[in-house]
Amino acid sequence: MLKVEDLTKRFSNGRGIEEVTFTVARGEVFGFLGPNGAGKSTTIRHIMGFMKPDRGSVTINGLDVWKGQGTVQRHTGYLPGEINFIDGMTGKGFLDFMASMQGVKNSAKREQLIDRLQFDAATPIRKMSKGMKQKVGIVAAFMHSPDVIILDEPTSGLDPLMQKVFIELVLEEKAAGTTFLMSSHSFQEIERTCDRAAIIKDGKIIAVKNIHELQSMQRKLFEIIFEAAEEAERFAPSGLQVLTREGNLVRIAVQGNYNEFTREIANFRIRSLDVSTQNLEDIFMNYYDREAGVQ
Ligand SMILES: Nc1ncnc2c1ncn2[C@@H]1O[C@H](COP(=O)(O)OP(=O)(O)OP(=O)(O)O)[C@@H](O)[C@H]1O
Repeated sequence: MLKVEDLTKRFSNGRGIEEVTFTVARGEVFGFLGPNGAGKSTTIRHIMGFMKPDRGSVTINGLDVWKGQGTVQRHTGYLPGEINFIDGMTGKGFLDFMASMQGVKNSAKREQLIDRLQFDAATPIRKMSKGMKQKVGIVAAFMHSPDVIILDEPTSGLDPLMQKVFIELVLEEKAAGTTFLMSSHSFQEIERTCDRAAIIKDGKIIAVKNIHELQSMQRKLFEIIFEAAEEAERFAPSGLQVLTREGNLVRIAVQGNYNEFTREIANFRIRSLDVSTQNLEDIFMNYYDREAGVQ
């Protein structure tokens, strides 16, 4: 559905993107993750056909986005990182304008989205908070039921309740067969919505991973308090990773090898056992660090 191939753009300051390549299948939700300045928005602007690449191409449904400018944009929902609203418009005025560009006559879906996102569309945009403007942008990207929706940091400025509503909207559209590409800093949002995610750093894709694969890479961190410090000292699990040991408190990391873990601790008197799951953010950070040579 969406094919990004060898996309390369170098700005005069030497920054940009290099050999960005990935594909997004029909009905797939694809996440695009990376630190500030990594090249997410630059890639997305190319996907929307707003920028001409130095090298490489983007096709949506087989149509080159640069050559087919206009056509692709009409059939694609887009939420930019920063929306430039026309001065003096209300939310409704902006959405009317967008609907006429999209050729949409029926406003039922728009009304439903406004209702779900809970905002007053009659408010002048210059009086809106960042979150409210973001909601207007989300409605504009979804209201014409496009086949493909491209979102650049969709939940920035939204409160946790509205982030949840947004995730529900994405999952409903996904169930209806919509294809998504979504850049984000929020790992929770990526984890809850995406099938796969690319990690971009310094303009280059450093990994494309299945979300389930990433989830299975998650480690459980166990905090064990032994009855006595001597027992903590004696506890030397063979195949498990001991992170820290202080008095009778030992922290270990377990990745899938639970039988080995329960066998090892069965020989000791345990006062308490606490567990936490490494979040996806930590897993992604491992990637960044490895790339930077920190680990
Ligand atoms: N038009 C431009 N001219 C010159 N440099 C640019 C231009 N657009 C982006 N850059 C530079 O290219 C790099 C990538 O920027 P980009 O906005 O794509 O990053 P990003 O991953 O979207 O970051 P953020 O998470 O902060 O939005 C940055 O160093 C940025 O300063």
